Amino acid sequence: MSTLSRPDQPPAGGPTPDALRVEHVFLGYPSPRTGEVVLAVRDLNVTVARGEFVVIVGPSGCGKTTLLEALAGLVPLHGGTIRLAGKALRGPGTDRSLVFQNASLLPWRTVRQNVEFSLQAQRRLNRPGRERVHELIRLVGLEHAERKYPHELSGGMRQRVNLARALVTAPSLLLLDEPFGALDAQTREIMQNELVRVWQAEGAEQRRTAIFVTHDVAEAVFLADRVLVFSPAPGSIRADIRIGAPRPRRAQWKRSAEFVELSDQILTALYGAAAVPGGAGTEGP
Ligand SMILES: Nc1ncnc2c1ncn2[C@@H]1O[C@H](COP(=O)(O)OP(=O)(O)OP(=O)(O)O)[C@@H](O)[C@H]1O
Repeated sequence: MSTLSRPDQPPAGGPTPDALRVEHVFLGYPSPRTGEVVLAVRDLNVTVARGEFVVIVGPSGCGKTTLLEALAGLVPLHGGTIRLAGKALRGPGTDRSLVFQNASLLPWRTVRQNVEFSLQAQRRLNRPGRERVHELIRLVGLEHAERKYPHELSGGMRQRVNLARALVTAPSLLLLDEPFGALDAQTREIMQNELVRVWQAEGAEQRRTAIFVTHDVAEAVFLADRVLVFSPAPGSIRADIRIGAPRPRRAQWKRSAEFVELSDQILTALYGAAAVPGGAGTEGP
């Protein structure tokens, strides 16, 4: 398995603080009518270990995107603290990258130039930077397309570029907001495998912490080390479900009893046991 160079990282080994600690966090937006803050997320508490792949699922409007934006430092906290590697978060930073559902590539730049962009903006497009760009383009399988422009790419290819672009600055926290939501089912499945392959390519010691939002329960089980199930708005954590299956996970695993059982646990936490075939028929919380 290839290992990407991480010149900006401290040497691996020894105890490290949790990658992410969210303590009593409240998020919300002022109502246009009254000006009072309407909560999107209420009293959220979660600790994420370095290198963990956490997937968030929850009903529409429960604050998943708002939380990712808060983690990216793009929206203010209305209470609580977010700590990254022990330090309180105070705004956007190069230690985090956000990938959205709709790839927003710069249309006048080629694949390579799009991936280079963040390094250029940070004046880090030196020789190791260029090597990293090349390595990432190869890793996401776009070596043959690096001179193409975004309009020449398929949806899946665009999201590969977005992934490479998000990883190029070597962020310690990768935030993904339904990145495959706009893709057809087959491409989506391919991209799920690709994401895990790319995420794992950096080796356990240097692996990025990933927070991935989806509406797709099967996608959540397939990708996650842990699935956080949010309550309806204002969102808080209703269930924290560990997915211990070893990686790499094969497509056949999706048809196993273990996979079905984990999916049922998530569905039950989301909608109550009545939503699950063979469930107890009782209403959820
Ligand atoms: N910029 C904004 N201004 C005001 N209210 C907002 C803004 N963005 C989101 N909200 C509100 O905050 C709440 C949470 O929205 P958010 O987009 O975080 O939910 P979500 O869980 O990501 O939803 P979905 O699954 O539908 O994408 C919703 O009630 C939404 O209307």
